[in-house]
Amino acid sequence: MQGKLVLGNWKMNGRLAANLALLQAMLADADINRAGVGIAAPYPYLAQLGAAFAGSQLAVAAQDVSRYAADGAFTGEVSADMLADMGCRYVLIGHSERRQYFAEDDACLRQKLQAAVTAGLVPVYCVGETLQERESGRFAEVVGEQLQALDAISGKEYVVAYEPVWAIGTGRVASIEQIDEAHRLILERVLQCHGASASIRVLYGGSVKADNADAILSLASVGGALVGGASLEVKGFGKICQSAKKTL
Ligand SMILES: O=C(CO)COP(=O)(O)O
Repeated sequence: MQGKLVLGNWKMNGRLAANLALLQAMLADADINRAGVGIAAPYPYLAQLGAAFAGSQLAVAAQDVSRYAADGAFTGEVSADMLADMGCRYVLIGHSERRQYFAEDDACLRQKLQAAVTAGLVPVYCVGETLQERESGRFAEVVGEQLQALDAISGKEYVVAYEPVWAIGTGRVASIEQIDEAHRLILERVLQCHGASASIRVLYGGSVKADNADAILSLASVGGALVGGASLEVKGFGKICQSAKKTL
């Protein structure tokens, strides 16, 4: 069985000097510096990550990608080919912050998924319901609809991240039962869509911290973690990576 994957999502944080100190500390930590761990950094810092991680097994990830695949007149956009050229292995697609603040819809996310796979990147497709959707009992329907965009790619390696919107940056983590239920549902839908041949992991994201990582990552339905705030400091991130390592 493939090991669990831990991806840090720095979101819109970081500066060259602070990144350097953090990356050096990560490289010096044996729980972090190994295969199955990566960092999704803002575009301007991808080259810095690539240089820092050269010769290590740590993966470089981007937080977004253009829906437009071909080079051309798309001012401000960054293509999937460019990310591959920069040494990225993973790219986050459809993070709830992108859906919410940048109105990314199903059609846009399908294009991004296609562009990523065509460029040889592994998409990390993010899904998750809002608090209102959960409280009105629409969780399975909403997540099921979001997963339909995966029809755009076929039989390739990809990652799904289940991030309930109400658990992101709030300190309010979903219960172990809620996480397991959601992950089983996603795995079932993915299997229906792409069959057993697909190599899929479902990561959990939303207030993953040093003190809850063991419980979350020990679930068989959880293929890893997508970590926001806790990936900005080495101690907590190291502990989360250690929890993932225990499951190897
Ligand atoms: O959005 C997230 C990762 O993509 C989760 O963020 P937090 O871990 O800060 O809740």
